[in-house]
Amino acid sequence: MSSENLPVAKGFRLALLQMLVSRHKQENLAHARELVSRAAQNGAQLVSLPECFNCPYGTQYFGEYAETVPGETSTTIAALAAEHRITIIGGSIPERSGDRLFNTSLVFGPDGKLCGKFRKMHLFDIDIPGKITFKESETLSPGEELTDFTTPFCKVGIAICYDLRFPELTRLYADRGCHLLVCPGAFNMTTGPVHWELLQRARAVDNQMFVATVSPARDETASYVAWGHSTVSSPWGDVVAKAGHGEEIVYADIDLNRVEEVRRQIPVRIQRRCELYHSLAAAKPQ
Ligand SMILES: NC(=O)CC(=O)C(=O)O
Repeated sequence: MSSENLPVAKGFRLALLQMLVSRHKQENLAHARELVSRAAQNGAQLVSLPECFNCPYGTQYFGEYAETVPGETSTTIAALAAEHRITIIGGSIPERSGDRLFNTSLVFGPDGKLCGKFRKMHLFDIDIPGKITFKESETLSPGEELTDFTTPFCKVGIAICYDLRFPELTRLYADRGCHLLVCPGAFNMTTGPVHWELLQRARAVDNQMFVATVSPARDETASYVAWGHSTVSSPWGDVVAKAGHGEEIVYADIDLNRVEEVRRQIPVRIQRRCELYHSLAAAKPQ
């Protein structure tokens, strides 16, 4: 992009919709419509839904709820974006493509057109005996592509939940010029208390960028109980907005000057010694 086409606005209002997700897709879509409208009325210009907002989170549900793109859910979100003239990150949905399923985030711009499609790159396969065993790879395939998109405010990168544990991914987005990472995610009652905020603040401070995470609201009756606590962390690594665990919209007025300010003050991005790291990694241990 040439410099005259670079986004110029230095701030915008972000809204994270920590929505309570039910087993009824139609109910979820109607609820998403309500929350998006409320956020837009309150001045949000970029809005994100949570991971799996049209279906309960669980490998037993993905096949039943999966849709092609375009499909019912993507059409609904596209229409909402156009109606309110905002950008919507459609959390994620189970996507069917041929005989494969993906956990996919779709992004629609203020013209209602698809401007990004990210498929969860790192599948959530973990086993913590007596606590939680989960294997997304039983039903899902991993994505292979980065997805960033340009808004009038800044470039935004997308990751989904478990992807946040892989610092390489966020670094790639930062290197591509993203000043904000949005990560729809549903951590759980075992990993959430310790890892959720820690990971996003780490990604924010490592890359000196804003990081926003968007969880479904906690539902104690669900088979997978989400941690909640959707959060916005600043390039300094502090939390600038955070939800509790119930249904809530989190608003944050993002000041993009903060990215340049922190990067100027602590210039780690230009002090990296990448060539040295590569040669050290390639060297045989003594
Ligand atoms: N649900 C996820 O993808 C990730 C998660 O809960 C965790 O990493 O912990």
